[in-house]
Order: sequence, then structure tokens, then C-alpha cells
Amino acid sequence: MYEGEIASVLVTEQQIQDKINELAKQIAADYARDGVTGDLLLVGVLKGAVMFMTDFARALPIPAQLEFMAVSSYGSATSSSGVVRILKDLDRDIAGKHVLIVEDIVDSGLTLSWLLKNLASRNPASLEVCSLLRKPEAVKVDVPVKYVGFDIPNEFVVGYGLDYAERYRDLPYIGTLDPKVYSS
Ligand SMILES: O=P(O)(O)OC[C@H]1O[C@H](OP(=O)(O)OP(=O)(O)O)[C@H](O)[C@@H]1O
Ligand code: HPA
Ligand SMILES: [Mg+2]
Repeated sequence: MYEGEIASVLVTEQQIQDKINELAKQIAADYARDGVTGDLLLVGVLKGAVMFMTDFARALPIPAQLEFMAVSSYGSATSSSGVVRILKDLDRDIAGKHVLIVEDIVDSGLTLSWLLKNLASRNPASLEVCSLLRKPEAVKVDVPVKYVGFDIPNEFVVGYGLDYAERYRDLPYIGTLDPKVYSS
């Protein structure tokens, strides 16, 4: 699939699945230790987090409810416009709920910084973030991300939910693109 378009594999399918199991166990233990009762509310950030959200929710050994928000700041570019648009809001009130934002990537941090302010204003009981990927060298705004799967180099990546111009989300691993893809 995508013959000749992927330059390198940064995180394999197996590495992703192992990390998800590790994060799920750790997060369940943390919430149990903090005495959280009642279902956790996972807020998946569409579209990028869709694969991570569904695998993570199934790996999590405590009950969780699933909600989605769709925001976009990249469009078909490889750097954030900095303007975050809500394409789909949550369907319900999160006041008093223990909310865990499930993201695919923290790159500049602009999306998450905006989202954390937006959701905090709705008065959840707690608000934390779990992101599969983070690019430490790309961060423009400091955002508190309690759970991170992999720190990766400052390169544009695709796969496992992440797109370039809406393509490659369906790959089961994280990779970089051959430069010819950008010029075609
Ligand atoms: O830290 P940042 O620089 O803000 O980048 C991270 C955000 O950018 C991507 O979303 P995008 O806007 O591409 O929408 P998508 O998930 O629908 O692809 C990604 O899924 C994150 O939500
Ligand atoms: O590296 C990336 N790849 C795809 N989408 C993204 N959104 C933020 N950073 C990235
Ligand atoms: Mg995108």
C-alpha cells in the first residue's frame, strides 16, 4: 500500500500496540489510586486520534465512555495555521466528569493548548491529556501532557490516524513521507 510513498517507519504497528497496553494499565492504576469512581470520559480529537482512541479504549481495563470533538488547524498544510476551528463539538455536558483528552500528536501544542482552555471552562472534575506522539523540538506553547506514548523527531509524520492532505490515515504504523509526495 502507498508503494514508494513512505520514506521510513518511525514507530511500528507492534510498538504502537505495546505502548497502548502499557499506557492503559498505567492510566487505570493512576485513576484507581486517586480514588476516581464512575466512568472515565474519553474525549477523542478527530480525525487524527480515531485509531488511537479505539485501540486505547479497548485496552483500558476500567470503564470509560467515548466522546468525540472534531477540530482542525492544519488543513492540507504541514504546519499548523494556529487557528483552531471546531468542526464538531461534544454532544454533552462534561461538568463534574473525569475527562481524559485522547490525542494523536502534540506538535506545536497550539491545538491542545486551545482545547485545554476550552474544556476547562466547562468545569470537569479533572482534565488530563494522553497523546500517542509528541515532538519536543516543535512545541511552541507549553502544554501539560500527563501521558505520552513516544517522543519523536521534528519531522512531518503520517499513519495510524495522521494524514497528509487526508491520505495515509489508514496505515497501521507511523512513518515519514518520501519528498516526492510533497512536490507532486
Ligand atoms: O500541536 P499542533 O501543532 O496543534 O498539532 C496537533 C494537531 O494537529 C492535527 O490535527 P489536524 O488539524 O491536522 O486535524 P485532523 O486530526 O483532522 O487531521 C493532530 O491530529 C492534532 O490534533
Ligand atoms: O506530523 C504531523 N503529521 C500529520 N498531522 C500532524 N498534525 C500535527 N503534526 C502532524
Ligand atoms: Mg491533519
